[in-house]
Amino acid sequence: MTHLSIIGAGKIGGEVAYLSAVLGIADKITITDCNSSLLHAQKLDIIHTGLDLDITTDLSDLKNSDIIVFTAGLPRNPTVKTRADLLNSNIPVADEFCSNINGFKGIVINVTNPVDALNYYICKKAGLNRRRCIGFGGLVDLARFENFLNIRGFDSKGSFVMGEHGEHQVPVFSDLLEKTDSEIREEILSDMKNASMPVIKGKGGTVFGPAFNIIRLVSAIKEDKKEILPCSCILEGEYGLFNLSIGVPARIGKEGVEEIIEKQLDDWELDKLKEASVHLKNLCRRAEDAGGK
Ligand SMILES: NC(=O)c1ccc[n+]([C@@H]2O[C@H](COP(=O)([O-])OP(=O)(O)OC[C@H]3O[C@@H](n4cnc5c(N)ncnc54)[C@H](O)[C@@H]3O)[C@@H](O)[C@H]2O)c1
Ligand SMILES: O=C(O)C[C@H](O)C(=O)O
Repeated sequence: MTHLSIIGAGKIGGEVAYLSAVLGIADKITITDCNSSLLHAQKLDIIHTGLDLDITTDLSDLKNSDIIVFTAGLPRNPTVKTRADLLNSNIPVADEFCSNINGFKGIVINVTNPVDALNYYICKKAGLNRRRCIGFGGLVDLARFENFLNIRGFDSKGSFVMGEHGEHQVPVFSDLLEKTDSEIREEILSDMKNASMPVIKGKGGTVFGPAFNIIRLVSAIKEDKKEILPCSCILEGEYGLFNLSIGVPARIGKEGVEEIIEKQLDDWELDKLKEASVHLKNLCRRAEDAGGK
């Protein structure tokens, strides 16, 4: 029996709720949103699939969920340059969420941007175990990385993505079969940073790529797969880093982040990881200051 809750019934939350229903990921689904007419419409639309599902919109059900996917808050539009620019808008949304999950013992997957800083913020504010707080973004970054490698004729086997789900992504090239120089690495990194904007411009937001990969993450937890996936995790000394959430390889199972793998990186990757960690430490401090904690 898996009870999945989805906070935010907008583009990404709605798609995750729909996919969870049709793929049979959860026996019970709770969806919530401050926009009650949207919430009602999303619930009805899922009921109209005809699937035999227990679906609720009751906030008091959140605490009893096994997994909560947090997707509420403002998304980027073409005038918002970076995901980090959403921090101040989405802190109050995260605060409201935390106040609704007092005593929650399950796993939170944070999707709302900026993913890394809000994962850290929600974990601290709600007093959760760091192993039960996962920032989502690395899986869709990895799918984009693989695509940019493939269209250039590289075999993407061995590819991975670390760092920020944002401007400071760290694509890991050193495990690829072929060698890559810094020129091609920078070119691919630049493509990765810009990958979502044509989707946002063309259809108002990214949906299929992230939603499919959120379902992969939820399945890894539900089925205790122990898969190593790129996830934003709160570090306490791994990679020599503290007091931040950042994308790393994480073994994901029914307890959440069951292990953080310390990958061997080359000098280019280590430099990028250092830049990402400086940026994210700063963003996590800004989140704490903005939230008054
Ligand atoms: N990590 C990723 O890979 C990824 C992918 C896509 C979107 N996102 C992020 O997810 C978030 C949502 O994106 P979207 O495209 O679904 O946006 P959206 O505007 O379609 O949906 C957001 C929903 O949140 C609701 N909401 C706002 N404040 C709320 C509150 N206080 N309580 C409850 N509900 C509230 C809104 O009513 C809206 O329905 C954004 O921050 C976006 O940047 C992240
Ligand atoms: O790019 C965005 O703002 C949305 C999301 O983080 C994505 O990568 O698809």
